Amino acid sequence: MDETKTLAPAVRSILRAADERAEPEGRVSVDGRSLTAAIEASDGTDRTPIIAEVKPTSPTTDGTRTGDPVAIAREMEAGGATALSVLTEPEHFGGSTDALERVRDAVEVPVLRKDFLQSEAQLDAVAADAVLLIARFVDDLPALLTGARDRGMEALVEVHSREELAAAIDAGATLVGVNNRDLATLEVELATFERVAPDAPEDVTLVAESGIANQADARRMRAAGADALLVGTAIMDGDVRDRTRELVAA
Ligand SMILES: O=P(O)(O)OC[C@@H](O)[C@@H](O)c1c[nH]c2ccccc12
Repeated sequence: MDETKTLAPAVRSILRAADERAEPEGRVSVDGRSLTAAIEASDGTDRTPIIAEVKPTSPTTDGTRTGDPVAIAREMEAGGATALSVLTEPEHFGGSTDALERVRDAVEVPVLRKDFLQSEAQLDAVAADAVLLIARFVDDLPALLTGARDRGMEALVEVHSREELAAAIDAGATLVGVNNRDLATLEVELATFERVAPDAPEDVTLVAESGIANQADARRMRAAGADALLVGTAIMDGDVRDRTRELVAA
């Protein structure tokens, strides 16, 4: 991974911090709730599967949303979220493994761990139902996929291009997120999902990530083939329960 030079400074700082984080001791073993099954459960219904993200702040957000992550998560679940995503990156997103643990205890839906994992050992920081693996930031995707599965966790493999999608499929990913945000420039473009999605094999569960602001965006991503939508800011910015409900109804 020597593309660090081309990345936005904020992203370089995130990766440096991820690299320096203490490695957890021990090994997690999770009796995981399946994110894929939760998404599939909406097939044939009129609900849009929403993975609602508890994201206190980010390098592209103004300010920090305070408030108990558990209270926020409960509102998301009450609004009909299919699953939750919880940031565990502490320095740039205001997340914590403790928040994830408490959220997972408080809700029944699957919980995805959102972080910049780089090594297999980092999978052991907290028990989650699924973990995000960012294709362009990991050296050995197949090893991390196996590592996640061996611990009882699903992996959502995040890609941003058709090349990364092909590599993710080759590595055995069955749950893939297309991030509309380019992590090199931090710019968001919904056309990214539209460009990448047609290459995904039929049996892959596809998630559209980032930049989904309203029902029109949600419908646009669904029309392009998204099985589920991952939404942070648009939900965190308003009445959490109402915003979630609106997107579920899109
Ligand atoms: O707040 P948004 O634009 O709805 O985006 C949510 C999510 O996709 C975004 O937070 C995200 C996508 N990939 C990531 C990787 C790490 C941290 C965060 C992310």
